This record gives sequence, C-alpha cells and structure tokens, in this order.
Amino acid sequence: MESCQNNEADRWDQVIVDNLQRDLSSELSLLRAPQLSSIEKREHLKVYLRIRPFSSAESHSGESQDCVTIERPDTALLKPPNLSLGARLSTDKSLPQTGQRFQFTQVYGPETSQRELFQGTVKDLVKDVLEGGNSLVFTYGVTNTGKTFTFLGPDADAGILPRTLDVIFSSIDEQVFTGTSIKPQRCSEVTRLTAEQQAEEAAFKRNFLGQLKENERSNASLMNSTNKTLFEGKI
Ligand SMILES: Nc1ncnc2c1ncn2[C@@H]1O[C@H](COP(=O)(O)OP(=O)(O)OP(=O)(O)O)[C@@H](O)[C@H]1O
Repeated sequence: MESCQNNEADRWDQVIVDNLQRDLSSELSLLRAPQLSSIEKREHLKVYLRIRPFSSAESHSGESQDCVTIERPDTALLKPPNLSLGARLSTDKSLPQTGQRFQFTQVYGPETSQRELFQGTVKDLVKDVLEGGNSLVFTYGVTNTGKTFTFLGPDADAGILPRTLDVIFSSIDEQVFTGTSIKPQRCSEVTRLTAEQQAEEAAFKRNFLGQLKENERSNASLMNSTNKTLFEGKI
C-alpha cells in the first residue's frame, strides 16, 4: 500500500516537474528576445577613449605613433609599442605586428581639445543633473595616460571638472541660496541650523579661509626664497 502510495506520489511529482519544465521553457523562449533588447535600450554606460599626444620625450625616443590607430570614430586598433617588451621579444621583425581592436562609445584623438571632449562626453550629463538626474564620471587608465589632465587640466586649459562646475554655477546663478540656515548633508539631504550653529559654521568658514590664505602666502614666499637661492647658486 505504502509502495503504491509512493508510486502515486512519484507520478504526481513527475507531472508537476514536467509541467514546471514545460512552462518555464516556453516562457523563457518567449521572453528572451524582448528582454535583451530592453536591456540594450536601458544601457547607460558610456566608455570613451582619449588618446593623448606624445610627450616630447616619447617623440624623441623614436616611438612610432602607429601603436594606436583610430580606425573608426568608435574603434581603435592597438599594437604593442616598438619599445615594449612584447615587440622587442618578437624575433621576426619582417612580420607585420598584430594588433587588437577595441570598441568604445567614441574615440578622441590626440588633437582633441578640452572643450571638444567636455562637449562630446560630459556636457549632456551635466544638463541631466541640473534637471535632477544623477551621473557618475570617472577616468581610468595606467599612470601617465592623461587622467588628471582630462579631469582637472592645467589652469589655462580646464578639464571636465572645472567646466562642469562652471556650467552648474552659471546655470543656477539666480537660484543660489545665500542664507546660512541650511547645510548640505551626505549626497542629497540638508540639515537646518539653529542660530548658534550658524554662528559656529561662520566662524569655522572664516578660520578655514584664513588658513588657506595663510598657506598660499607661505607657499609663495617659500617659492620666492627657493627661486632666489637657485638663482644665486647659478650666479
Ligand atoms: N590631452 C593632452 N594634451 C597634452 N598633454 C597631455 C594630455 N593628456 C596628458 N598630457 C600630459 O601627459 C602627462 C601625463 O598626464 P597626467 O598627469 O594627466 O596623467 P595621469 O594619468 O593622471 O597620471 P598618474 O596616474 O600618474 O597621476 C602630463 O605631463 C600631461 O600634461
């Protein structure tokens, strides 16, 4: 009897498992195509490649700029640089060097200005942020590839961060809250300050800015005395 019951139970398990398999497989096969295309539509990650110009040391070292070729606006072909270990170990110099192709949202060549890069990559994100959106931008690359140049840039040729701040502050010009009764907290919250807290914040700000100015002054006088020593040393 027991064995008969077991057989019966096994049969039902089998039926349920079979149905489950059949249902899932038919559902998955129906869902697969639309799901993939909707993921593709929601793809927000953009990856840009910026190729910096050769430094004068690199140009003088005899390295060929052919190690990076922009094949299409979104594709770069990379070959091992002549001076790299891989290229030096390759025994047959008559064979063409093999390269690897990489695809990006857009490739920016060495002649790209800071302005062009900002306009092509980050400007629209800043507009979204001004309308309440969130964005994350970061630079990634080995040392000496131009991350700091791209992000901060020299004073005379600002990178994407100062350009972003400029757009933000120019856009909210009229809406800047000049009072001191609220203080930003974490990413998107604010704390309301009592009169006593406002006085504390104001004193902290005065001290902080005073210290910054003092540091700038002492750095400038240190530079002056170092230059003077070097100059006198040369004479
Ligand atoms: N687009 C560019 N045009 C002209 N010079 C550039 C450019 N990008 C980088 N450089 C120069 O190349 C050098 C290395 O750049 P940078 O310091 O930005 O590299 P990095 O990736 O931040 O390096 P690290 O990771 O070591 O801090 C600097 O002398 C910089 O001025």
